[in-house]
Amino acid sequence: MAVGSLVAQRCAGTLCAPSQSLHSAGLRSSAECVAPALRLAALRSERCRGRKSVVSMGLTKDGPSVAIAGVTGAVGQEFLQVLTDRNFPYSSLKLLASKRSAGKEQEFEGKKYIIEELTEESFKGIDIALFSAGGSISKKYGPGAADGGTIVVDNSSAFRMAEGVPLVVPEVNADAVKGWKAGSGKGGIIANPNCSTIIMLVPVTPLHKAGKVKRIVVSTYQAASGAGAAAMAELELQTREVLDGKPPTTEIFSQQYAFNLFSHNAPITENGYNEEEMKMVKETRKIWGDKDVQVTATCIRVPIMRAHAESINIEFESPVSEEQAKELLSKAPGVMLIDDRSANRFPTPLDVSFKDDVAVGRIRRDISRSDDRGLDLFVCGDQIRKGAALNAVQIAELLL
Ligand SMILES: NC(=O)C1=CN([C@@H]2O[C@H](COP(=O)(O)OP(=O)(O)OC[C@H]3O[C@@H](n4cnc5c(N)ncnc54)[C@H](OP(=O)(O)O)[C@@H]3O)[C@@H](O)[C@H]2O)C=CC1
Ligand SMILES: N[C@@H](CC(=O)OP(=O)(O)O)C(=O)O
Repeated sequence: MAVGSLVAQRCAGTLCAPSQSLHSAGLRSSAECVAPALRLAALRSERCRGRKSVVSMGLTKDGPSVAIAGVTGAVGQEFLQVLTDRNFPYSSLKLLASKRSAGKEQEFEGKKYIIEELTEESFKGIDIALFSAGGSISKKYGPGAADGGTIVVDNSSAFRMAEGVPLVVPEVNADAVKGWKAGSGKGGIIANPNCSTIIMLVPVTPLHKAGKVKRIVVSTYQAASGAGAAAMAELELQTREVLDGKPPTTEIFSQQYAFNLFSHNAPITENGYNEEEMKMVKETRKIWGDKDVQVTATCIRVPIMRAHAESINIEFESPVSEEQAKELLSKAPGVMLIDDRSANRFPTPLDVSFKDDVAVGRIRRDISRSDDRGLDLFVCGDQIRKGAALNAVQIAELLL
């Protein structure tokens, strides 16, 4: 069965397994589908997470006018969920996607919206636009929207390294957007960093402030969600196919994904690193404003639905002890400590799926060094949430 038809069937509800088992795999009951009935999906997913199903209402005449470009995608759907979860204020909401989705209905906070085709005219009168329709769409429509007075918070890599474009993780460098105000008539582009970079820097920055990080060696274990809704559907489909003894469908990735892992699918650059790895190197330098910090990364795609994991080795200029690191991380914003050596209990992707915080554990002195200037960590963060939609909405909150 093709991935596209799996997505379609799940959206029609025909393949939805009991929500608890889907949640155990890191799946919402249907929010990952490109489904128009988002509110229903959101309410189901709230039940999955054991939270109360409260419809919050951010609609207020005092809020900014908001547009979401790429609303039908994995990140776009999470934008809606995060806006609701955080009661983000908005005076109007415009939902944009490709021609394929134009005319479809999307329910949000008790109101029905019609998805519109994204065009150059879409951003007239919009204060904040959350973009997640891919880099080429950001390049095509982002600058025009910014010239027209919209502040674009862009999830793609299109403008991250551009001069004058702040690259922001609110827990790390909120100051980079000081003075930016939604609705002021002054537009611009703010870039959301790469998800692996965000998930690394949320826990590593408090340690950097304590001991100044000189070098990071990071290995990632990246989920299907980083490659979009279709990749998540392919992982689900392949898992069923392999268990049924059928050959796996490989439409999104070129090799078997279920029960396997492989080097990240981003293109390999001239130096042998892939683009995902080089993003972690360059973006860390820009976010920290430290061109000298050394980062080497190995990025791997693993058959996990929606949360990335990272093994991180850090070298400091000044000593940072295990105890100091634990104390700092237990209080750090956006961080949850899971570090129980006696129970051998440390962060897992499922601990952070659908959650805001990045989990950190396995905090230990690097025994390959004779001093206190090296630490090892293991971190997990929800790629769609903190790695993309939540971080972008937190940036938007800085503009209110
Ligand atoms: N910060 C980060 O690390 C992350 C960033 N991203 C960025 O977000 C983008 C989207 O990711 P994700 O949601 O996972 O991808 P999906 O494939 O799940 O969704 C893609 C979205 O883009 C829309 N789209 C595609 N083509 C067009 C077009 N021509 N005009 C308007 N809309 C279009 C789709 O609309 P339709 O349904 O109508 O086709 C859909 O809403 C990525 O390409 C990446 O740039 C993603 C993950 C993490
Ligand atoms: N980092 C995502 C891919 C992605 O969307 O990255 P970026 O936003 O840097 O293009 C992944 O897990 O594969």
